[in-house]
Amino acid sequence: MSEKSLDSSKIAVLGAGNLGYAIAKRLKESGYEVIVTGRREAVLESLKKMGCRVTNNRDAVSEADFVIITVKPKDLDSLIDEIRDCAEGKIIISFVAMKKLEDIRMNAKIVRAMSNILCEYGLAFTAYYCEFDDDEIESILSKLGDVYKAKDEKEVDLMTAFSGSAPAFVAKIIESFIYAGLNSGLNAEVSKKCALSVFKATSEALKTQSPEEFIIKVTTPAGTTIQGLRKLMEHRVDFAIVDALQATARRAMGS
Ligand SMILES: NC(=O)C1=CN([C@@H]2O[C@H](COP(=O)(O)OP(=O)(O)OC[C@H]3O[C@@H](n4cnc5c(N)ncnc54)[C@H](O)[C@@H]3O)[C@@H](O)[C@H]2O)C=CC1
Ligand SMILES: O=C(O)[C@@H]1CCC=N1
Repeated sequence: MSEKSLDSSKIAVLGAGNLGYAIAKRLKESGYEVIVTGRREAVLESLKKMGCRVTNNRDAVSEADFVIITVKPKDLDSLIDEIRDCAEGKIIISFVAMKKLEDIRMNAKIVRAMSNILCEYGLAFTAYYCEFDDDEIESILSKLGDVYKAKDEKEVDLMTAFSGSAPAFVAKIIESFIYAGLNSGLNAEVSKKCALSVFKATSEALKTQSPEEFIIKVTTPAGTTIQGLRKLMEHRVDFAIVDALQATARRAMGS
């Protein structure tokens, strides 16, 4: 699975948990030399088996060309205090939600980024913002999937909802499809397989047409689909989704 990269940059991932594991695994598979730190033994052991080097935060930062931070927001300040004097001049990419550039005060080049857990498969949508130029940042982030250079920091905060949290919302909707299948007498395995197929293929189809055009093609006048669409409208599913993303974005912006 390992694809050879010409890149010789060393990347440190500080705080290998859910997101850090996914990023470290993907970057390792993409050919980078990856150094990881963390507190979850099973995660560290698994990354070690893939060829990542496990060490402490200060060694990782001293050795690396790029430092990725994936600790929880509550753990960021103490991590910054710990690495401050070895981070001088390094490029630090923070994926920590709700923490602004001004919260990451170090004598280093700081990048704000937001991605999602799908980076494990190279299928994430990653937004980043920084106030300096460095082509390699985009090159590293592109290994995680699609990349978007944000116009300002606010866009990165918004992406916490639209990229970071969104896979959980999609999984919640797919879970409801599975319950609906069970409720109608389909078994869970068949319901899940069908739901995954429909979500994947619909995403593909919508690359070249608008959702509206697509819905009209599927919906026969006085047929079956319109009955389901009426129920979705009755339950105001569109409002529920807008509300969910807005509430998430508000929290990401600090309220
Ligand atoms: N989980 C997700 O899908 C996403 C998470 N994020 C952001 O990524 C960050 C991490 O989230 P998760 O991976 O879910 O959290 P997590 O809790 O699974 O991972 C963080 C890891 O950092 C470790 N840690 C804490 N302090 C440390 C320190 N000083 N040195 C080394 N390791 C330390 C913890 O033990 C933990 O294992 C958060 O700031 C979150 O906002 C962003 C987008 C998506
Ligand atoms: O729930 C959270 O706060 C983090 C940020 C985006 C996804 N997980």
